[in-house]
Amino acid sequence: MYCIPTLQDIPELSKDVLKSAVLYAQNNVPRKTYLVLASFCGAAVIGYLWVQQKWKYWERKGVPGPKPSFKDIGNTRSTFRDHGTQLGKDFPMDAVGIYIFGVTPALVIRDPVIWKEVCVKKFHNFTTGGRTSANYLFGKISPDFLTVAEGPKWKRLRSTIAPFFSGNNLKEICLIINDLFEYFDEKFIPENDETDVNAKDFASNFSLRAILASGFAINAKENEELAEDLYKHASILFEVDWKQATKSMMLPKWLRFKLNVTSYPHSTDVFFRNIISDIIENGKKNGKKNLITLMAENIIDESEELTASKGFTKGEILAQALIFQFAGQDTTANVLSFFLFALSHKPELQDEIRGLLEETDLSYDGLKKVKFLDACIKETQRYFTFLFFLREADEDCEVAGVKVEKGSSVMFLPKTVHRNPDYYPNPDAFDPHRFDNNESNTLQDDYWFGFGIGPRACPAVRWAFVAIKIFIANVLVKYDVLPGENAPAMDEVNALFRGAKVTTNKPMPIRFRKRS
Ligand code: HEM
Repeated sequence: MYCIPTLQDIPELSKDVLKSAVLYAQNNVPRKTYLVLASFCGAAVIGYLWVQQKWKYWERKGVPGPKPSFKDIGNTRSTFRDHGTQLGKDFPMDAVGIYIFGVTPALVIRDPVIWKEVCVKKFHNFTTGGRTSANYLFGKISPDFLTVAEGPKWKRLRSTIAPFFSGNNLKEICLIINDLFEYFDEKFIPENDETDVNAKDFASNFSLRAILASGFAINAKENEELAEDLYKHASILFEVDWKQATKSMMLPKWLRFKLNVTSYPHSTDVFFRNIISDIIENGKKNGKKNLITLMAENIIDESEELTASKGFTKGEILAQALIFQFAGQDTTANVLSFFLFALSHKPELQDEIRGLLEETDLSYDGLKKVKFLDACIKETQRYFTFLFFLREADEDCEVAGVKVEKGSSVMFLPKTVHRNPDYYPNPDAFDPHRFDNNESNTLQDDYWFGFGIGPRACPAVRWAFVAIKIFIANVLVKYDVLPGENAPAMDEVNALFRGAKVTTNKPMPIRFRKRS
């Protein structure tokens, strides 16, 4: 129990000091300062009471959950720190009430079957991942992003994008990524096999270039200057100034759009607008397939925005080009870096993959046959789970026996399934063979959530598998991957969320040794 000290509790000397301080303040501090101080204290008390009231939400509903605190920003830090592992141990029920990002109530679903129901059967109740202020960091273009769009607009964008990742298109894109590997190898894989490379930085460098090469068909081997410019501007997109972003998130959405407050500089906006216009104009002529030219084949006029069932306006093409980088760069880099790190600890796994690669070439069709690589990607995403899922209720409904009110969130932390012996025997062992005969099942798997599930699942899953397979296959043919100096063991590494990106609690140094 807390108690407020009385004057009697204060020793004589301190009383004298206190009296002198009050006297000094009375004589020297202007009246205005008192008023400001009093208002500040008043606002703090009102804020404190408001937060305490908000934190009664789950208690009022009778839903169990951990106690929130200011230090924990509700229950945010403790939940994300271990991806809900401790939460699951403390509250082993189907649904648990927590507060994320401060005071937002979120119902954490622990049963994968119930989560699947939310994403698929109850999709009409949960059509978005949430309508938070952070969705609009990119300014007035943000509502055009596939990740943010809603209703018929989202359906139109999504159904137009889906065929881009067909086998035929991926075959061409595969050639671009194979070319990119050659360039990347020359520039970024150190000659010296005793040089440590940070797996995440290394993978981020490749994944952004691979998305840009596929998206814009700009081949670094042919046009290095333009490719590097593109890389520079795309990297700027990720250098979100969070102080600036937090300030802009405080402005109402309409004002942000009116002033077009974005998290990246105007020059980057202009660069992308110009390059996309150029590709739309010239892409048709040079016939090279890339995501922009594919979108440009489906161009519609702004007047058709509300009526068309397929196609993009010019503005929407720019939006998708940016969101592909944002949604795809860090995610792909995470899987790639964890995969490389796992390989560095498992030379026998490298040999097994090499053995399979000897029987094929590194083309799209060739790699398609190496299903074990798909299994390795799935196992990497299971073992090093780094994602969580959110859905916002569009109307009042019921989930896991709890009434979920319109506007509130439901959440799923897949690590609680991925590392759970009820679903995966011996879950702490890294064993890609657990996916034998189930290598390519990625969006329907009952207990694997690497790319989400249901209509909002990742549209680029096939691209991601192809890009990762090409990269790993090329690396393993040429190099042995080794752990760097003081590399942590695999089970010492955990994914952590930092702003819009994922990092790890410990760096993952690796090395490359050229094979003879
Ligand atoms: C290994 C790499 C990737 C992983 C692990 C990944 C994972 C995911 C996940 C988990 C979701 C959300 C699913 C949900 O909420 O249920 C998602 C959505 C999305 N991803 Fe990916 N992704 C990857 C690569 C990419 C790439 C390369 C692109 C673009 C070229 C991309 C574009 C998107 C988009 C646009 C959405 C939003 C879809 C919508 O709201 O309709 N992703 N991704």
